[in-house]
Amino acid sequence: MIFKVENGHFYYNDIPVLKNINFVIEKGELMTILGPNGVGKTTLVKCMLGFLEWTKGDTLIDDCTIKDYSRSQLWKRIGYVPQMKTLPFSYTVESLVLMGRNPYINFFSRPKEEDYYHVHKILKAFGLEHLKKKRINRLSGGEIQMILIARALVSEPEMLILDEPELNLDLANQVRIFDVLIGLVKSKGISCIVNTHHPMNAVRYGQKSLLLMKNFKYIYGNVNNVLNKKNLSTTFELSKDWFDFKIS
Ligand SMILES: Nc1ncnc2c1ncn2[C@@H]1O[C@H](COP(=O)(O)OP(=O)(O)OP(=O)(O)O)[C@@H](O)[C@H]1O
Repeated sequence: MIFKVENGHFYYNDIPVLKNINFVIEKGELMTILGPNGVGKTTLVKCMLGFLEWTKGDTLIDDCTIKDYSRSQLWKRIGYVPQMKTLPFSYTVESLVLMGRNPYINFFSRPKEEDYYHVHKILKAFGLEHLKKKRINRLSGGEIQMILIARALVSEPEMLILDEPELNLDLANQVRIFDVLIGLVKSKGISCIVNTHHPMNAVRYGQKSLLLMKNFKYIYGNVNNVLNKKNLSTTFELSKDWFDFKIS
């Protein structure tokens, strides 16, 4: 899959948030989106997936506008992992992951044996089968994030889009999540877009990065060209020395 945003502009009523966004992700690439609070990262994710309509510009999948895809066609090809804070907490793990099979389940029918097969296969692959009857509100943050990724993968998509997957996770769980993602990128050629607040994770795991800055500016390209001291210190209004941080 080739996923592109071309000339993306977005206004909330009359207030501009994003202007002239352009990027492309190809098969097997991981791109991170970074930027200060309130700059428009979540808005960008919502626009690129069609949850919000671009005021101007478009999202293209294999050169076709996203508007030509039905929701079920789209969710067969793209898995979306929303922020944890928007979760329906009363669900069991099994029923939450099963929701990821919705693109394959007719509105008037019930899940089939094949749908449960895929749910159990992904839970097993993630070592989470023992949790299947547990309610989401009884799980740790790391477990919930893995379940959300499992839900996005159960439709066997070509691309994953994740909105702040490290939210509330300790360092070890952040590493686990990114190791899972990079494993999928390398072994299955899945492409990933990750909205993150952590330059360290972006530099360590991403090939590309899109750094959103104030006043509708952004820098996009190879991670090493984008996430350098100069660009990060300008974007986050920190001194360059701050990025010399090392642990001996
Ligand atoms: N529904 C809305 N209506 C009007 N303005 C909104 C709405 N949602 C967000 N905004 C504004 O749009 C801007 C971008 O918000 P967005 O949530 O995309 O930022 P963000 O970069 O994801 O922030 P954070 O890092 O804090 O999660 C902010 O100024 C925010 O106040």
